[in-house]
Amino acid sequence: MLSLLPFCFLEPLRSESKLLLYQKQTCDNAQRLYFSACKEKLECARSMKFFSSAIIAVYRRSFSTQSSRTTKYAQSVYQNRIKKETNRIPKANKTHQPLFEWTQEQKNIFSHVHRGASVFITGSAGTGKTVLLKHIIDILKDVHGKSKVFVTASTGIAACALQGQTLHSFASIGIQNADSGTLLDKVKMNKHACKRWKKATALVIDEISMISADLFESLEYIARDIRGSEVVWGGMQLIVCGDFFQLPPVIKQQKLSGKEFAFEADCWNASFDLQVELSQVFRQSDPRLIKMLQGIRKGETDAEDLQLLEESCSMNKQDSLVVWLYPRINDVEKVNEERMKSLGGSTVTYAAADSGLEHRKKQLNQGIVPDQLVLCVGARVMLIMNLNIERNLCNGATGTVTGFVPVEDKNARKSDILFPLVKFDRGPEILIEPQKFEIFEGDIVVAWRYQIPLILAWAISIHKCQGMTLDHAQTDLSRAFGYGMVYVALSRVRSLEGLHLSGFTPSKIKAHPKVLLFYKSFTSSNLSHTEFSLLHRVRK
Ligand SMILES: Nc1ncnc2c1ncn2[C@@H]1O[C@H](COP(=O)(O)OP(=O)(O)OP(=O)(O)O)[C@@H](O)[C@H]1O
Repeated sequence: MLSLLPFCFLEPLRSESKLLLYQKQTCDNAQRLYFSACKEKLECARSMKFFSSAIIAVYRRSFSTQSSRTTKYAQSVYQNRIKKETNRIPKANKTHQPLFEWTQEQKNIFSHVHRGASVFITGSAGTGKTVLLKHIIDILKDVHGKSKVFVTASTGIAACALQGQTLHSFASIGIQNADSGTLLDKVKMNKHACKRWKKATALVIDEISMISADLFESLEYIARDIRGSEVVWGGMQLIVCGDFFQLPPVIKQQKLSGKEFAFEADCWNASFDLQVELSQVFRQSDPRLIKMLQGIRKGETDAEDLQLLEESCSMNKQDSLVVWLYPRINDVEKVNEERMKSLGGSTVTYAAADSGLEHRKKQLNQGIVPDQLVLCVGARVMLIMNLNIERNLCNGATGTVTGFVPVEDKNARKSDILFPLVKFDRGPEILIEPQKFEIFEGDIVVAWRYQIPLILAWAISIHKCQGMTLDHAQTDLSRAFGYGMVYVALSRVRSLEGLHLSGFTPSKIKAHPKVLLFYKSFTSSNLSHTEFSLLHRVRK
């Protein structure tokens, strides 16, 4: 019942009429959208006569009985420290215009995409794959028209970051493993899915390292069949991005074919006009760190790299600014809960307001945006969307909750609805308002969630941190399992000073032999980075 009421209150609501007042009050755009998204749910709750009990359920002081402390604190913060206009953040930055100049290598890729080439883009962590992909999506939308470009990723988190959908949901193949024929039959039974497959003229797939060879082959087969074309991928322009040295596909049952990675698919080479490896690392600037990370990526560390790793272990410290990275989500939840309890303050619960197509709303829970966010003063948090890159308010920025501020109406009257005030480690202290997180299908928004764009950040999982840039990260190498995990964790930081390790075990640094082979042949057979020539796509 709790999720039916996506508001937060520090004081319990006394009557239904008071709640209605909050909905009617004039507020800024983000708040108004949040309220209107909530309204539907509130009406539902009211009609189910759960209204008052649910309200009380929302009003939770989970770990403390000091009920008025945060309220008073928030009010004093409000009166003394908030300069409303200057501290209020601008609306989320939705354009993909970067603050830097594209390199020649990046520009070459854009020109090939513009000319209709299907491209596989790879490169180590921090080479700018994600920012490049965002710009490519803009190009594709210009060239093909918005409604014909479908943006997907292997994971919900990566899909949300690109405002796309998971590859599975685009394809409508469900999550069960099955052979190509069975999957094709499944798609054919779904007329919306068939329409989507026919309509798409460009398909983007991010985080390809987590897509299996079998799935890649099945999707290519489905594309040709449904689109009635013998051309590879039924003639769609395909843009695939990822680093096979990062997290691999989850394969529950070893296949007889023995294939694991997408690059082992029979149709892999035929799928692309161009396969390119980005060479310039931007996230880190220290050559020693870049060399060490390259060594870890390929499982080929030398004595100098190992020494640097050991030094990072001796710098191990319990700094409040450090984000702990864990391989398992249970450890993450345990640490965040314990740290929250240790603060002992009153908590404020933000329940997300979801809307859209019922079967698409499920994907909202696969993303990074929490269904419920519990905060208190002193909580370490991380921003999960770009709000203002110029002010360092970008995805992955960490900070501390310093208070809660009541929302004001147009007459400057304070309400009981509170938004958190956060002091960012490398940025300003700002009020964080709810934001809209959308799931697209082509150019149509099929589901959306309003939520405060924060997660707790004393600890996060290595799977969640893939794609992030962090200032300080600590990880226990002895707990890592599987290929790519150590590399993903360590490559998040910008500098050696930000790297804190424990449980250093050289044997955990390993690269998959198949991936090593792929990249060895890849670099030797690939086109030079500066001289691209468009190859003819092999037709089946
Ligand atoms: N041409 C460029 N000049 C300067 N900085 C750049 C350039 N291209 C990308 N960057 C910066 O590099 C950083 C890393 O980029 P990004 O997160 O896209 O890398 P990535 O390859 O996707 O990493 P990961 O594999 O870890 O997800 C970002 O801060 C981005 O702004």
